[in-house]
Amino acid sequence: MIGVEGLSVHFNAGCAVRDAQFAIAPGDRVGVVGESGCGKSVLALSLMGMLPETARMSGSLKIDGVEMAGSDEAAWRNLRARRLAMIFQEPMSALNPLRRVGETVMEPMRVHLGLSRADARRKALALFEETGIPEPEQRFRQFPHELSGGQRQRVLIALALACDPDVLIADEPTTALDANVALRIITLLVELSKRRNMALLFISHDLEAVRRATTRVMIMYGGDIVEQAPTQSLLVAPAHPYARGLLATRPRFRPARQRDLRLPTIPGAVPPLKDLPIGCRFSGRCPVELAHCREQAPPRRTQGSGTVACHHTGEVLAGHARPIEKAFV
Ligand SMILES: Nc1ncnc2c1ncn2[C@@H]1O[C@H](COP(=O)(O)OP(=O)(O)OP(=O)(O)O)[C@@H](O)[C@H]1O
Repeated sequence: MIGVEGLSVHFNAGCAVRDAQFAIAPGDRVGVVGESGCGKSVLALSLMGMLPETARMSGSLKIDGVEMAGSDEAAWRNLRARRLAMIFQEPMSALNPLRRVGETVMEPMRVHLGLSRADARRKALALFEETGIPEPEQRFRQFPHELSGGQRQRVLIALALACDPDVLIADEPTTALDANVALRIITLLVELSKRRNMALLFISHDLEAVRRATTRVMIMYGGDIVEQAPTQSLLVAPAHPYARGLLATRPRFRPARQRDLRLPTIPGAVPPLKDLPIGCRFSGRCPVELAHCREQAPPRRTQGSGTVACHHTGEVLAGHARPIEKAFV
């Protein structure tokens, strides 16, 4: 349904997404993970045709076989209305504070599907039910500030589903919510994806959320997709040194006697766009860096049932785990 090949996004300061390649089929649940500034949102916005005017996109982005790279706003608007939808991390700022939430959810149905007011109302109420909003009739008439954070996020999900999209892009949808509410929102997104055979692109820096929400994951660093793999296998045996760093440094519960107050980290920080190396973007922070890593972009190789972009061979990535992990903890 979505096919991306050699997709890059440039700003004046540098390249925010480089040579992305992946495909998304109906019903797929794909995670995008990486540190702040690694290009997750820019990638999502390029799939929605919503990049800022200062961005230059190159490569191929096909939706249902139609090339969308270089398409005009009218073509994108048509696609966005019916096929693609996106939810963001802060539901309060995504909802109009002066409109009753029911009216907000009805609007795209009136504009894009041409439904009568009565039909739009019926459909919006059904979506409130489907997204688990309690007492839908009553909530329908309320303003965003009268709802809890979790209810607001459910309203945003109902809004995203208004025109029955085939792809839902969720950009950090649970960041602003407490852990229990976040868990319920993730469960809802998974149920909706399964029930509607709707693809879900789930963007997060929370590996636990990605584990629950997705079946496949793409790890991004400095604008590159450094590893793609089935979620379960990547969480058990990541290959790319950056993916290993992410997993080795995630906070987890440890027995009291092993507890150390220091949180493990990946030394250094993601450089700003203008300072990213022309070769492997992780060079400078990578514990197994080779002499040519900084200058040459890494080849993308098949690894198990995924791909890894690294100068090392599969043997090193699979067989010498400890020296890599030790560098991070
Ligand atoms: N409009 C813009 N103009 C110039 N640079 C931009 C613009 N938007 C994003 N960038 C840059 O592109 C890179 C990727 O940003 P992006 O927002 O995609 O990161 P992210 O992984 O989504 O981070 P976060 O998790 O913090 O949302 C960053 O270096 C960012 O500064």
